[in-house]
Amino acid sequence: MQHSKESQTKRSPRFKYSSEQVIDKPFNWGQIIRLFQYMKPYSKNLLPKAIIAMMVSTAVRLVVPIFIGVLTFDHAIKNKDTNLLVTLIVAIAGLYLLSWGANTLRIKWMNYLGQYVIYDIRQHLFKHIQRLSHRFFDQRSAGSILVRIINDVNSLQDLFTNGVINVLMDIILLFGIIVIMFIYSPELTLAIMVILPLMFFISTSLRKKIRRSWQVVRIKQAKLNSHLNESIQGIRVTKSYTQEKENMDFFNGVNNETYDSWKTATQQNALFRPFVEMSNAIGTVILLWFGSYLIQGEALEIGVFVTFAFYLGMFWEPISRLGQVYNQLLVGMASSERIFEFLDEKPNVHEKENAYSFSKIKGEIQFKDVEFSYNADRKALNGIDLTIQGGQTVALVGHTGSGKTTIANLVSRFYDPTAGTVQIDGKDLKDVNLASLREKVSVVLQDTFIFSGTIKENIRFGRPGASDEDVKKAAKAVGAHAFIERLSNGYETEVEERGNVLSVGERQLLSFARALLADPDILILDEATASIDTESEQKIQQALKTLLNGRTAIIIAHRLSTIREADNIVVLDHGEIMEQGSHAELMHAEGIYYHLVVSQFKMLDAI
Ligand SMILES: Nc1ncnc2c1ncn2[C@@H]1O[C@H](COP(=O)(O)OP(=O)(O)OP(=O)(O)O)[C@@H](O)[C@H]1O
Repeated sequence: MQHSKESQTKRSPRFKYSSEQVIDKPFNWGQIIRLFQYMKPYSKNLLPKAIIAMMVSTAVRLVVPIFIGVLTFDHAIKNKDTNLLVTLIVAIAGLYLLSWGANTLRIKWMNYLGQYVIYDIRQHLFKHIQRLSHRFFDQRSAGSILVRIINDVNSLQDLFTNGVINVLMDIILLFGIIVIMFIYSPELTLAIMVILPLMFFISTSLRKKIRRSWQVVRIKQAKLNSHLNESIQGIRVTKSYTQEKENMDFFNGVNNETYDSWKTATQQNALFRPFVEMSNAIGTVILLWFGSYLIQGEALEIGVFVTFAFYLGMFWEPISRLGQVYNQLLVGMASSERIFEFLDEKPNVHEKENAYSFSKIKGEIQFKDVEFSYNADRKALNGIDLTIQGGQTVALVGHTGSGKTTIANLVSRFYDPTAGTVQIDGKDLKDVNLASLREKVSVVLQDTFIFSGTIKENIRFGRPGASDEDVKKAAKAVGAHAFIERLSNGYETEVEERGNVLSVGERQLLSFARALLADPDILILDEATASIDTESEQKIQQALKTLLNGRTAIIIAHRLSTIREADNIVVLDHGEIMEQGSHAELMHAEGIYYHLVVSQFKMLDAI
């Protein structure tokens, strides 16, 4: 292992991950109760079964020392009662068997319960995250979301598989041992217990240290995961800027930090076992010394002494485990806090209870005095009044950052306007059922997302029930069929996540086919033709005519040649509409559009 301290100090300022602090908060019962609600579905079956199995095995563990010590020594052996001795030996063997069976079942049922609960939490979290609005994803990296769904949920596993039932078992065991010991010999019990407060104090502080160390380990692992995720996603950019060494140095640093934190935690953990053994040894010394003194004075039977020796062996185990469960609870609290933070996040785009469902629409879009801000300090749109008739093709034009994509985002209701209303067919989108809206509106983005699967499945994403024939028809209509046929397996060719084996233009053609298959009433093409060469673009223009036919379309294009035929061209600047009209009208007006067109022609001439 390369363990260079230097690499840790020479850290690039480029990589910054939200520093998740070691949480040292007071115990939060509310949160624990909320977490335990996830066990509710199993409270009628698995949980009671596991509790009964635990009770049986605990009861057996508690009575066996009495059978061995008091009954065998003080009754059978002392009275030379062979029959009783044989009966006792058989009974003890039976009890051990019963305890083994009950324990096996307890572990099995608790493991099931733990796995089911983790499954449910992960399912709930993913379902919720899918419902959240764009704004949530704007503010967080994919890596940080992954860490919560994977690491934080995993760290609850121990709590649910071991923690819950073990607490009950250990409390019963401890309480039972103390009561039974007290009944048989209060003075010997008190003598053994004399070191208990000190041991408890040392064990608690040691546990606290250990818990903090494991928290640090988890934080370092989360950081490692985030960095890995970012590194792999950005590997092409890293390579093209030859940043591999810097990236490696940072990775080395995070990896070393993870290793160091793990080393510290395991070293501290290793202190705990000897501590438990030492407590046991001190207890045994007291038992031997004070017990033999009591036996000599005939104040204690030898069988009770043997029983005590057994109990002493069992005594420190639950204490040490209880400390462990307390730690698991604290870890669970820290993780659940992060999980609940996501679960409590409300979608910024709300759906009303009796929201209106679109069935057939004309596709008339209206912006009425719309304002929108992504952040409080800056308006992305300001005073937008715009009417797009059903079936019209409208082009949005303007400098980069002028608000074109934002208009498209509001039509799909990925965000709500800060002021004013956006309507489709006269219905305020805030009153409309989101699924019915998004069935009517398709968006084709420049950065097309291709999912892992076949080409056919990727096109079918637009309409999952579509037949193979329909898929082919859509691909042919947008001119994607030819390149698909050239692929090794045609429509069945597997493409990996993000479709890296396809060119940008090919990915766009796929997304066109996807949109055509979805057959939306409103189609938004965001920079959709920007990455296609001129020859393909002509084909696409042709395909677009079919694609746009009979629908309302909003086209966002930097290449002005692609939008000449639009019914209306809307020119935006700094989030405001500066002018609008047909190509001819705007050229005649010699305003912003005219200058944009002229400058593009000049650029082309220069080439
Ligand atoms: N998710 C976001 N969070 C915060 N600000 C954003 C976000 N998306 C866009 N913006 C800002 O809003 C403004 C309008 O952006 P928009 O994407 O609508 O521009 P655009 O005209 O489509 O630009 P381009 O032609 O470069 O795609 C820009 O100033 C941009 O920085």
